[in-house]
Amino acid sequence: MNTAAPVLVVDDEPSICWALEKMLTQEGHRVVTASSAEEGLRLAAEHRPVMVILDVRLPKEDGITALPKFLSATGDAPVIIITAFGDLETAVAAVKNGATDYLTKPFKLEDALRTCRQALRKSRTVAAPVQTQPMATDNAALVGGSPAMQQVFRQIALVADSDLSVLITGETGTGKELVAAAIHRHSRRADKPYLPIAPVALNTDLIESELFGHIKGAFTGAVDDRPGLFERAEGGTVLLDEIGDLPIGTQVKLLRVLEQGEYCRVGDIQPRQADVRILAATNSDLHQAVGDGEFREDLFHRLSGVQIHLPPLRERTEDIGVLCHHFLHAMNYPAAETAIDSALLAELVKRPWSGNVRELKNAVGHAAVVARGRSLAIGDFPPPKPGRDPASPSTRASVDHAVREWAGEAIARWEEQGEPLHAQFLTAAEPALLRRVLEHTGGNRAKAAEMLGIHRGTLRDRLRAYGIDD
Ligand SMILES: Nc1ncnc2c1ncn2[C@@H]1O[C@H](COP(=O)(O)OP(=O)(O)OP(=O)(O)O)[C@@H](O)[C@H]1O
Repeated sequence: MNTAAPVLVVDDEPSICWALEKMLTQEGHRVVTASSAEEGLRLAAEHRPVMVILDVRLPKEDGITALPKFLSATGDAPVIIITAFGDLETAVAAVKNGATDYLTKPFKLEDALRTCRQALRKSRTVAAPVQTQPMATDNAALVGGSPAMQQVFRQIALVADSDLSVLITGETGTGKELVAAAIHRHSRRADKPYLPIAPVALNTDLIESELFGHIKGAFTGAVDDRPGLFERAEGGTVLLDEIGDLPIGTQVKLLRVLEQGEYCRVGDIQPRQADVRILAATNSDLHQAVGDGEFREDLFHRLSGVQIHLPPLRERTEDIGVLCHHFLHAMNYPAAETAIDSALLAELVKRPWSGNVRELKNAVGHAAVVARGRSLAIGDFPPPKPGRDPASPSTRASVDHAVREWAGEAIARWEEQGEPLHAQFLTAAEPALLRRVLEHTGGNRAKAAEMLGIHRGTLRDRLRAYGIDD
């Protein structure tokens, strides 16, 4: 009989308790379950579990409020919070109240398993619970219900309170700057300055002076001493936007700030200390830039310890409705909730949105002006911008990112199962290509085979192998 301390699952949905119990039992854990926080706390005191999995929405006391009690009842065992819908504020509240990690329903069991394993491995160094920040103002709020955005919220919550550098990647207009601001807002530096800067907007000579400041006479026009960004942001956070455009010489100096917390004003030899958290954002492929010798590999590794990727809007079209409502609300549009009906939403979802959320926000603003208070119609929106060139650097960057993510997991599986990676990759990627091309040809296989550059028979065999019924 397994007498080890159990894992405690607290959820009022029997199916979730059942699935988690089965999964954890297979991992060799004993599991006890409860359907309310009150019952869970009683079991926690009785069994001293090694880990708690706690639902947010429970019949009486909710999971976030009960979380500190579970921590004290278990002597700070790791707690994983689960919720049906996570917004950024819930994710941050959970982590700030001491949760080790966060899962959003519906979750895949393999993700839950990975999270549980990590939580059990992690040594607990939980800071005392901190008051959560007030709700963000509408303009700064980051919204989205897609699994991809839920993952972004979770990542923000997990890194916010540390001093780690974070590399935020994604195409233009996907919300990178908003993510940086949210990390700052939810960090312990929140009452100190947050200064975003885009080196690309500056003359190359001015960049170092802008970042590190200068002393009088350092160069023509330096008529007096001037503090730079790192000094002005003392104690706070800086966002280096478009980090890929930083000149290589400046990259060395930035690395020094990251590694030793030290820099010199231009023209000065006296090192100064910087107490600043550095966030960086890019919409270009930094890997490629490293390969091309345009970006220092050491700086890339130093910056990308934590990476948050924002997928393009066309890959998370579930967010379009929520975003439209959010933008209409923010401009106090009459009946914002019902101003976009499902037929209009279906039209909007089809658009390429190459300018991502920024383009959507502008389009909604435009439509709201044209519609002047009535429900919106497709004719109120500006015409769609053309889609993207599949060979463009930003498309390549997002494909590259997705493939690297996939490859990381496949390599881990290979270590266990030894299944050849190339065959696995084709099986993972090819069905989407075939489906998309067939969609385009309206199911015409001859045309699809011609476009794909493969024989019709080969196409037929592949479709059969993947169980694709066009
Ligand atoms: N998830 C979101 N929720 C609400 N607003 C969003 C979201 N994502 C982006 N926006 C809005 O879209 C606009 C563009 O966002 P942001 O400037 O953060 O994008 P970016 O990725 O930094 O773009 P760029 O690479 O061009 O600098 C902003 O007005 C921002 O408020």
